[in-house]
Amino acid sequence: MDTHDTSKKAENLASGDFDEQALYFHRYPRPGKLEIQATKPLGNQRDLALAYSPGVAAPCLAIRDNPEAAAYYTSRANLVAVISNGSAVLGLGNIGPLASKPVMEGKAVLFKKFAGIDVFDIEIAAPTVDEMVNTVSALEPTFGGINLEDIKAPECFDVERRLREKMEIPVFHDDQHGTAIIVAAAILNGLELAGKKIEEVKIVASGAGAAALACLNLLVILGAKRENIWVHDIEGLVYKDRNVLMDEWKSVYAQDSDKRVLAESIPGADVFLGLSAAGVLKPELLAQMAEKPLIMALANPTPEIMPDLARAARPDAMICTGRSDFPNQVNNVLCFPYIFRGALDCGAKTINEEMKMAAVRAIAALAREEPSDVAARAYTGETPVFGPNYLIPSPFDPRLILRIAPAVAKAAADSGVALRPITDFDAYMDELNRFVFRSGFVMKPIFAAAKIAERKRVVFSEGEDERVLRAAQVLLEEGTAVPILIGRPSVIETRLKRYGLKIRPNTDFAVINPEDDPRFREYVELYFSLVGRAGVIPEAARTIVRTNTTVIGALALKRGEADALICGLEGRYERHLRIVRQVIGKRPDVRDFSALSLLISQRGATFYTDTYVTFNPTAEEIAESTWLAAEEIKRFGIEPRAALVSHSNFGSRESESATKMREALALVRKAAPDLEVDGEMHGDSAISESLRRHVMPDSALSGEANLLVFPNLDAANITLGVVKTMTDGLHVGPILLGTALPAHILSPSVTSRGVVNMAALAVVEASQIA
Ligand SMILES: NC(=O)C1=CN([C@@H]2O[C@H](COP(=O)(O)OP(=O)(O)OC[C@H]3O[C@@H](n4cnc5c(N)ncnc54)[C@H](OP(=O)(O)O)[C@@H]3O)[C@@H](O)[C@H]2O)C=CC1
Ligand SMILES: CC(=O)C(=O)O
Ligand SMILES: [Mg+2]
Repeated sequence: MDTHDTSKKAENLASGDFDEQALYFHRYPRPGKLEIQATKPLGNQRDLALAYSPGVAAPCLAIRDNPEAAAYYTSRANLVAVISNGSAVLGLGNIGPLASKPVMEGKAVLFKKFAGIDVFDIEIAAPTVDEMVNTVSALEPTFGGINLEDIKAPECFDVERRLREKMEIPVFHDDQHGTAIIVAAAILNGLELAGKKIEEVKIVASGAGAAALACLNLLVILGAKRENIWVHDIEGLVYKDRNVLMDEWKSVYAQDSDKRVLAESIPGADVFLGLSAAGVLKPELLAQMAEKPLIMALANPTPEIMPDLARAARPDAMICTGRSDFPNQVNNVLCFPYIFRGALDCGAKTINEEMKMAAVRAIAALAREEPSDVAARAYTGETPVFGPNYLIPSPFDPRLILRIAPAVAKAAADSGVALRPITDFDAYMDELNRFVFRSGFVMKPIFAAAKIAERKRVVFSEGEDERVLRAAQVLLEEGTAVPILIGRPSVIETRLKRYGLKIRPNTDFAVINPEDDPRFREYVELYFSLVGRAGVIPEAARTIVRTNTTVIGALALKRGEADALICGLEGRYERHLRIVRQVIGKRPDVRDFSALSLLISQRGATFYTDTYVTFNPTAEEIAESTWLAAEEIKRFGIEPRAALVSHSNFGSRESESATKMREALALVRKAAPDLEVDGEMHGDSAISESLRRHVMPDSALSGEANLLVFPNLDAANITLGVVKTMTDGLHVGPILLGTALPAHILSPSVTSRGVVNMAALAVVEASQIA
């Protein structure tokens, strides 16, 4: 595969395995990381007439008469172009626009995931400044903002300046300003911890390109002294009268010195700022840095020095990299989604210094905030506390959007560049809060809690299945769970090799071999003791234990050899359910099992119950599945708001099922008095508060229900399937509730990612039982 060549060239990117996984990730289930979705239904003739001819003429003419109306009738106000000519892609160099596309698609995904901003990634064959400026400026009618990416210095400076002059929308070179903002926040916090003043510190920079120079310029605005800044590029120190590879932007930092190389400048440095290339900073140089040095080795994908080497050389150092796999990730992803969110939401014409400073202050302050519950869940391991290993927030901190976007929007309004200033900041915060819960952050608390829940063992009945093998690798790599796979070791081994997975049976994870396990006799005895009086004779028990891997998994769980069971990737749900009933049984305080499904879509996260277990539940069973579901939803850090849905709206019908739901409501209220719940109500009343209030002004349910409780399995299961397909939602589940020990029966259509999600959830359940 020719794509290997490029990735192999990225020195030390990671092991070859990781490259393989990255290629697989990008290729399947469909190539790339993006697609476009329609936001309006085109279900009938009328829709078509409205969306296209003749209806579309009305917004066209409205925009002709008032260009600002484009913000109301098109997606422009939430649409950003991520544009590159591929001339300085990460630290990979001038690899050209086509090869830069994975990075630009990646930036687009980050904009969407972290801030809900739509992006077209645009890679242009425009090597000169003039070509860049002409091409990009011609795109102004399409976009609400331009994010320039990975364009080499010094050309990038002219490109950005000229575009900012020509265009009436924000133009932001992310590698310059996104990086500068987050670097400045980390340096302010690092210096505070070291007890140093920015006006006095010596800063040694490796790299004199887009990122490094923009960072230094911002640090100067914050008080750093030019004479204390020593800049190096591929030629060594930037000094007065140097005439090789110089330009007007670098010259600003030229030192009047006869020093020439990094080794000569580094003694006494308080800050090393690396925005250059892999391995440039040698560990032996660190001994000469000042006390409590701040080492920012930010080249991607491989930093100027690896953190373990830096730590060994200078235990007192504060160390940052641009990568996700070490603490203190100083990466512009902490900035660009949110600065654009704030800018777009107030219709900013530009991103000015005031807005950038507001972002710096918001990020720096967030790291110092008391850790909230939500933040604690957003992190793996311990709750972060401001300190050398936590100078800046993690990219997954959901508070980033809540702090940066409003600060930026306010700064835009105060500095007079907002066309649509935000007038009601409380309402704006509500909107941002809703976004946080709508986005992919839903699973984050589960993974964080699973990581803290040390070494929980999850047994997988279908241990030979490719999806389980891939999931096992992820679980092990991320420290989420200790997998135990049921399957033939030779088959597992062959398949792992075939799929290019590096984990190995009996070294990285345990295997239960159904054909030959020393515990077989004990398993049969236990199984027979459980089912002997349910018509299973000893011989049949032996055969079942030999051949049925769900039985084996359930027995391993029952015997305490595992903490949770995942099964159901093959075969029918009821078959697995019967085994879980027989072997694991119910929690003592419940009548029966029920199944909860989480559906995550662009619209948000909604739970549905009972989607798989009881065909026609009684009022008591519905009440029980409601409070069990509410209990489970809290594990996600979400406050449940339950609607008992029906064909009847608050007593509008007197049918048997409407009466049943009313009875169930009374029972839930008794069993879970603190739960926000109401019913029986129509599905649309459950979702729309205004519809609900119209018929029931004092409904006990506020906002949009996030738990829909159905009168029967048909309704629940059909709704789940339809909504999932229509919204292209991600189904997490079914989550089996009411079992004595965590056991989940997945569906044959589950993906490997779905297996990982459910294993993480099972780990959290197991840790909360313990
Ligand atoms: N963590 C983060 O958020 C970010 C990290 N980066 C990383 O910073 C690096 C630079 O990016 P960017 O500024 O956009 O790129 P540029 O091409 O604009 O600048 C690269 C700079 O690094 C210098 N350089 C290259 N190799 C060496 C070397 N061996 N020793 C000293 N200097 C060297 C170049 O010198 P010369 O011009 O003389 O060749 C140039 O000054 C990349 O690795 C990128 O991934 C960038 C943005 C954000
Ligand atoms: C993070 C980033 O933008 C870069 O490395 O180029
Ligand atoms: Mg970049």
